[in-house]
Amino acid sequence: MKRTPAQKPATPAKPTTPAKPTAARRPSTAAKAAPAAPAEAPDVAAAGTSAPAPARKKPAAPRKPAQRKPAAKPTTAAPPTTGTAEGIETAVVAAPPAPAPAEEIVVIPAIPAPARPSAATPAPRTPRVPRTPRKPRAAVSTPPLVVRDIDPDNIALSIRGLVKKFGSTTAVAGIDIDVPQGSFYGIVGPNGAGKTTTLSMVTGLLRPDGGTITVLEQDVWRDPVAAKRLIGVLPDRLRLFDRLTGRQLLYYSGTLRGLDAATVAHRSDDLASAFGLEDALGRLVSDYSAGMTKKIALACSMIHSPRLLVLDEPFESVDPVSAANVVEILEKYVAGGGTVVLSSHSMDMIQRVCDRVAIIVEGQVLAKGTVDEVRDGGTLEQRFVELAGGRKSAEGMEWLLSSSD
Ligand SMILES: Nc1ncnc2c1ncn2[C@@H]1O[C@H](COP(=O)(O)OP(=O)(O)OP(=O)(O)O)[C@@H](O)[C@H]1O
Repeated sequence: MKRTPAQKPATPAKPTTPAKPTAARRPSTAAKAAPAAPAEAPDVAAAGTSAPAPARKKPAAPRKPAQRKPAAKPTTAAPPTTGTAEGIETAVVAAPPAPAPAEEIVVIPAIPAPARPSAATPAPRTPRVPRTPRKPRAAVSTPPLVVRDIDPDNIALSIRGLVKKFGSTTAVAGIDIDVPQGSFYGIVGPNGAGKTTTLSMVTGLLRPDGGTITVLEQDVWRDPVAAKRLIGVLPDRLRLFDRLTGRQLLYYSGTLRGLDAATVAHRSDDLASAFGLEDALGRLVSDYSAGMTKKIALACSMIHSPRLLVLDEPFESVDPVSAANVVEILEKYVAGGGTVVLSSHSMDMIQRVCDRVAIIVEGQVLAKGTVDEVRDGGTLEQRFVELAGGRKSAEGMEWLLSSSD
């Protein structure tokens, strides 16, 4: 390439002679003039602002992308990613730390051009960017709706094309969800998204306008009796026979499910102990607190050892210690082959507890998959807020700050 006078280095530098950096040094020629010494590469990367090694004093000039040489060194290419959050983590963890071959130095600093030091000011060198291999861009792009294949022979709950309208309101607008057996599946969505309507149809409490629901190969609406035997339900806005004591309510739930009295008594004791309700079993449920009511209802939903538990807001009103107990019980249940589908507004809880999640907005599933796939490297809450349309502004509420006296 023809070199113009302006491109020549101000000071002819010998490549092998150490020299202090100067403000007048023209970075654009450095890369070509001086092959860097491999042994010094780690020092620069680690020290950041310390005196640079002689052969690499000149920062690589801002280059056009076409001038980079990423393909020239196949052994330094970033590892392939899967396009999932796990893939990203793998790429970061597996990325080789320094030392990197010195030739990479001319490739890596693809950062905006540093401000030119003025001739009057002795310019401190701009700290180098740590020489971490760049992540492939594709790995951080917005993911598509995640639908990872699930083994069709291992599905506890299959929802297909589910639709429900209330007058002119479409509460559920064509939902497809597959819940694998032995999974902890979270359903999240903003208020009015259609979660309760969906779960009510799944458990045979509300007839769908369209679509099918299959629980372990039993069609919920063609053969509701067979399907309901397999399901335990904690409904929203639950109405219990609260003039019964806790023990009576458990007895009623167990015998309604066909259990004999001895089995019900035995399981009632176990459940009361697990939920911390031993002392409350003799009291009327109407006298229970909201959290205790939730727990006795949860116990009732489990007494017949269902294969699928469908829980609408199981942690609502439940204190943190009791919630941890409930989680432990559910985790044991899942470890034993049971399947849990729950709705919750606690993103933190869902992220910690569930292995899969679906985000429903306006009656449609906007994302589903493993929790890691859906959250895509951020938190589930961030993903939820993003898909739910972001947060609402409090603008226009200034009147709230002024007294109306
Ligand atoms: N029985 C009903 N009659 C009329 N509209 C209903 C009925 N039940 C639900 N809806 C409407 O259907 C939509 C979905 O309600 P749903 O209760 O399923 O939402 P959700 O996701 O469970 O909300 P939340 O998180 O507030 O509990 C809402 O617009 C609601 O007003």
